[in-house]
Amino acid sequence: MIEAKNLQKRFGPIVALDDVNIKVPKGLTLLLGPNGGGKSTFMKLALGLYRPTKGEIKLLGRNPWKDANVRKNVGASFDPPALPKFVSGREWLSFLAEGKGVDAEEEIAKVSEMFNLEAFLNRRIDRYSSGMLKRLSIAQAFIGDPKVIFLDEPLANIDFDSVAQIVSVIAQEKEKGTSFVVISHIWEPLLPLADYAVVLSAGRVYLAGRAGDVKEGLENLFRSDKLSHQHTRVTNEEKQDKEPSASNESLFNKVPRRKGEKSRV
Ligand SMILES: Nc1ncnc2c1ncn2[C@@H]1O[C@H](COP(=O)(O)OP(=O)(O)OP(=O)(O)O)[C@@H](O)[C@H]1O
Repeated sequence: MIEAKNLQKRFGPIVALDDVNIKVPKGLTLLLGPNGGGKSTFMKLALGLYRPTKGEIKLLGRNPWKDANVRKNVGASFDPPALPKFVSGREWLSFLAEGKGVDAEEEIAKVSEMFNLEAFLNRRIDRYSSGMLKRLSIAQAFIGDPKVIFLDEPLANIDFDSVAQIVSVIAQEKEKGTSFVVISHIWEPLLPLADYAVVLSAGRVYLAGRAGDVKEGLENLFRSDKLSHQHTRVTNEEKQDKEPSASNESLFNKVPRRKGEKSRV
């Protein structure tokens, strides 16, 4: 579904992603890793919002930077939510539906029910609470029944019941055949739905594999008492399904490299 080859993205001297080789299959993929690991950058490259500095990335077999049509099959929610301030939620969703060439009224009714938007849909977005912003931002990703939905931190800033509701909507849509790439520091509620998992750290693929195979590795990696004892990396496709192994280097001590600096992964 997503294929990256020797993918690099630099922002000036910051190497946000470096030599990323990965094949993300259909289904639900968890994209995990420490702050600054490169997750959002990977998502924006896959969406065609950023152009790779080197290498390539394909989404549904196409180059998302060059082929705007591929974006019609995709929905995305950003963190922090990327929303206009001075229009209502309804106006914003209507604008997105029209851009995708789908029936706005029908789509708004659908996502409004999915994410309980009705009570604030006609309110101006700059008057939303952070939870309302999050709900609207997630809802926008589902407009037009996309084949692939990217969600950046869908479970942040929402209450306990809403976590369960959002996980359940993701489960239902996945059941219908929609694929998901979910970036989430709160990933445990999503693990039962995950088919694949990728950990990016300091711009490199640190761990990747089928969720069932890497489950234990993930739990060890992100459990706070184990953080300083885990180190796993997978740098090419052949190694993708490998179980993590332990060493003394911490995933969370890594920071993105600057241009010219040697990799510490
Ligand atoms: N537009 C940008 N301009 C300059 N640097 C950027 C930009 N976007 C990301 N970076 C840098 O690239 C690196 C990777 O950032 P990215 O947002 O992809 O990480 P992340 O894994 O999503 O982090 P987090 O979990 O904190 O959201 C960071 O060092 C960040 O400061």
